[in-house]
Parts: sequence; C-alpha cells; structure tokens
Amino acid sequence: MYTIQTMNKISAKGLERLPREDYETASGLSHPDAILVRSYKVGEDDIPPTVKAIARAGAGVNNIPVSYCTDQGIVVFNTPGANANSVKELVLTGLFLSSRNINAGINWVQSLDPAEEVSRLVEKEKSRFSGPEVQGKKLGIIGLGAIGVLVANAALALGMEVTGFDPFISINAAWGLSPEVKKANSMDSLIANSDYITLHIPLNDKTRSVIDEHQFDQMKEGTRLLNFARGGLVNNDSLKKAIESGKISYYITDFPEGELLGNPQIITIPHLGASSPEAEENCAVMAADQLRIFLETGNIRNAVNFPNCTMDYVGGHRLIIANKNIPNMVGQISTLLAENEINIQDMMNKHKEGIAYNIIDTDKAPTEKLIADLKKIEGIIMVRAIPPRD
Ligand SMILES: NC(=O)c1ccc[n+]([C@@H]2O[C@H](COP(=O)([O-])OP(=O)(O)OC[C@H]3O[C@@H](n4cnc5c(N)ncnc54)[C@H](O)[C@@H]3O)[C@@H](O)[C@H]2O)c1
Ligand SMILES: O=C(O)CC[C@@H](O)C(=O)O
Repeated sequence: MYTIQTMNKISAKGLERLPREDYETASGLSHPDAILVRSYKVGEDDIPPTVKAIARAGAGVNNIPVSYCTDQGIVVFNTPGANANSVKELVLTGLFLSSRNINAGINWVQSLDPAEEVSRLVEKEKSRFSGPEVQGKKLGIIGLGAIGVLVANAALALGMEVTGFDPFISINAAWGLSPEVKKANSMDSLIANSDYITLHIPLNDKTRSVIDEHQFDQMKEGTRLLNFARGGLVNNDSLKKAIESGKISYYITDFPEGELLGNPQIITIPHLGASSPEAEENCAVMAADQLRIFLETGNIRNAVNFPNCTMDYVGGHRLIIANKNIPNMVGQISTLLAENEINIQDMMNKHKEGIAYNIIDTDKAPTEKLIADLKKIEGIIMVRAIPPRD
C-alpha cells in the first residue's frame, strides 16, 4: 500500500488514477510515500523522510524546495503543458482587458444608481472607456514554452504582430511555433518594440525581478504588461513608478499582492490561469500517473530535478539508485552487487546536471544489508528496491 499526501484539493479524476486497493490518498498523512500538490508552498519541514517523490499538478515548481529535494534523493515532477491552454485563454482575456478598458467600464456601470436613467448615462459616458483594438499591434512574448507558443499562435490569429524571446527554446516548442513569429535577439529589443508584453517564464533566482527599472525604461509609452507567470518576475516598486510616468498604461497580473490593490491601472486576477476543470483534470491525471509509475517501477517521466529514465518493467527485482554524477559510481555499484552474487540482467543509467540515475534489474532480490551498504558508498543519494509484482 502506498500513501500519498495531498496538499491542495486535487481533481478527483487524478486521484482515481491511484487505485484504492493500492493507494491511500489524504491530506493529513504523517509518513507518506509521496506528495501531490498544486500551489501550496511546500517547506522542508513539510517533507517527512518517507517521501520519495513530489508531484506538482502544474508547471511552476517555485513553491517546492527543489534543491533540498534533490539532495535528499526526492524526485520532483511537474506536468508540462497540461494547463497551457487554460492559461492561454486567460492571457487572451488579459489582452482585451488591458486594451478596451473593460474592467474600468464594468466597475463604472456597477457603481451607477439603479434609480438613475442608466441607459442614457451609458451612452453619454461610454467614450471615457474607449480603447484600441489589438489587431495590427505588436505583442512581445518573453518565454516560448508550452504557454508562450499557444499565446503566440493565437495572437497571430487575432492579427497581431508577434515577436518572441527565448534563448532556451526547446525543439518541441519550436516545432509548434508559427513561422510568422519573429525572433528577438535580446529581451531589451523585444521590450523596446512592443505595445503589449506578456511573460511566460519560470520564477527562479535568474528571473526574479527580470522586469525592473531598466526594462521599464526601454518600454514604449503606454505599454500594456501582462503577467500570468509569477508575481516575483516584476519589481513592484519599479512597476508603480512606470505607471506614474506613463510607461505602463495597464498591468494585468494573475498574482495579486496587497501593494498592487486599489490602482485602477493594475488589474488583479486571483491566480485563475489554471483554474478550469479541463486543466485541473489534465494536471492531476498527469501528476498522479507520473507518481504511480515512479513508485511502482522506478521509471521517471517529467521530473524537474532528475533525468527522464524509463526501462521496460516486467515485474521482477529492480533497484533504483541515484548518485552524484561523478566517475566510478556504476563500477562501485556493480562490484557490490557481484560481491553479493547478484547478477545484473538489465540496466539503464542517465544523468541530468549533477545527478545520475540508475535502474538496475537483477536476478535476485537485494537484501536489506546490500541496500544499506549501497547507501554507504560516497556519492550515493538514494537507493530503493521496487517491490516485485505478484
Ligand atoms: N497563472 C497560472 O495559473 C499559471 C499556470 C501555468 C504556468 N504558470 C507559470 O508560467 C510559467 C511558464 O509555463 P509554461 O508551461 O509555458 O512552462 P515551460 O517550461 O513550457 O516554458 C517556459 C519557457 O521559458 C523559457 N525561459 C526560461 N528562462 C527564460 C528567460 N530568462 N528568458 C526567456 N525565456 C526563458 C524556457 O526556455 C521555456 O521555453 C511557469 O513556470 C509558471 O510559473 C502560471
Ligand atoms: O494550480 C494552480 O491553480 C496554478 C498552477 C500554475 O501556477 C502553474 O504553475 O501551473
């Protein structure tokens, strides 16, 4: 029986992927094998030593202490692309909200006294809320991953001129991107030439406050900035100055903070990018499947801190071992197995940055002592025997 601790409400469709006869899923487990989470900020103290994997039902993993997990041999998964369409639709909504003064207009109508002649007032005052069409305008997209590509292609269909900046674009993303999307050679040039800018990059130490005073200075007067990626990408003090100076006409964010409230030029959405039943289901299903496959077979798909590594599993004896990516680790592991008269039947070794991951199928079950001895090898981070299938 595996136990999975949920740290947010997870779509039932996802939980159904973990059969009840083999899995207990609940929010208050003290020794879980794995954690399933959405946006809850997971602290190191939330992760008991029994945890082997954490699955983030979503894209961003900045709510998970990933390097701590790596050091503990805990595999962290996310669900690439599973909520991208949902975010794309909200970004398009954001484009129109930022352009046509819709939010201000709606708020004004709602503020009218119903006893007044509302239709007359509307016709008299509506010119205050006029705003430009997006067709023919320039959209700059920072980050051409799962979401950025969908936004780019949809914006082209709306008649926008689209430029993207992503020095690390994946081959997969490049395949999905329309050839009509122009490539910016630097973030500065994209920023300087856009009427609308939308952010679709992860928040990490390299991207924190990536939109700061310098970037605002490069922008055209009246730029509309959309942030459906993470609040920390934009420096709020610089943003407020840019609004005051007229550089920014509207900032649309899915990440409200106290200091952003009450400004009519900042439209705050309560982190709804992935809040569609379809996205919630897609993410939960993908996250649950990845956890189940890892727990039951050791195969890894879509981990952010471990290499992808899959080897057909027929149900026999399997060891999974993670180690620092340094010389002679495989040699020491196989020597120890041989000394214990265990024959390797099949093996796979993959690495990602400083981590190597091994799947080793053997002819006999490893003993507790062998597992303990493997863990003692300098550089070994994690060893687990996969329980053989009946
Ligand atoms: N609002 C929401 O509910 C919601 C939902 C999903 C994702 N997100 C956020 O959006 C981000 C993007 O999601 P995604 O699914 O497209 O992820 P993704 O991993 O598919 O794409 C991210 C892209 O950003 C690029 N990138 C990284 N650093 C960059 C930099 N400095 N400059 C330019 N490009 C850079 C990468 O090369 C990659 O192509 C996530 O990390 C998450 O923070 C928000
Ligand atoms: O789970 C959510 O509601 C948001 C997820 C989103 O921020 C993500 O990074 O995928």
